[in-house]
Amino acid sequence: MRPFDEDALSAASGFSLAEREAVYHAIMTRRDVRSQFLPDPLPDDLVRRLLTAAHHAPSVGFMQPWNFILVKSAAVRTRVRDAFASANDEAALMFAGERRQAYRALKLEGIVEAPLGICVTCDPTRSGSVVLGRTHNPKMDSYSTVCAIQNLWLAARAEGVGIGWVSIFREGDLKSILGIPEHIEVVAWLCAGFVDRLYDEPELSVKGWRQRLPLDELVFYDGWGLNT
Ligand SMILES: Cc1cc2c(cc1C)N(C[C@H](O)[C@H](O)[C@H](O)COP(=O)(O)O)c1[nH]c(=O)[nH]c(=O)c1N2
Repeated sequence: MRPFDEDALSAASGFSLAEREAVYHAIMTRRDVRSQFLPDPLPDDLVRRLLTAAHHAPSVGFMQPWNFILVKSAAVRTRVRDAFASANDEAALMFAGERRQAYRALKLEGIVEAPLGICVTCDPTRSGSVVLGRTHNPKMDSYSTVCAIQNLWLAARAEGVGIGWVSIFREGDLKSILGIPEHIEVVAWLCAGFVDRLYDEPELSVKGWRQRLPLDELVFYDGWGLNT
């Protein structure tokens, strides 16, 4: 039987109540950051801690398919921002009417404002062509890379560092700007920098774009939709 009283739970998990609360605090207050970045550079040892958190993520077959390209150069970040702007113009046209105007009003990146860009990539060849756990679903290496990003994002939250994930790019543009080989997948451009405030709720929710769904509508028991 699993223990349920507080002391037994702490003993079993190795986490004190305060430590458990800290984990949930980081999860619940993590935000995607676009416009609140401070210009101060991130210390190298702090960046190293964030990358170490990322590097301890789970990965299919322990493949560790990720690479991290650290971009401090303002000139390179300006080129990346221009690639975003071009893709974003295309993206805006995919929404109709008032939705397009609402889309245009959103700020969806902080590429130049954030002092550090982190391009996270996935190398599908990292551990040979046959990978334990990836044999029937080749996307598993990308999923693993996303786990690394989430680790980094949560560690950053605890360090007072804001992260903004930008995905509005043509992949070829990023590859060409950063010299990324053809067989490598670009998974994310992360804007990273200190922040002194964060939204309490997702910015897209605050700005009326889309609201959080009720969890109970998303959970099924013993099969798709059987509890409705
Ligand atoms: C894969 C992926 C890709 C993107 C994002 C996230 C993820 C997971 N998000 C951030 C996204 O909008 C945000 O996570 C949600 O709106 C929820 O807000 P919080 O992250 O809780 O603040 C995001 N935000 C943005 O402004 N521009 C973007 O291009 C993207 N791209």
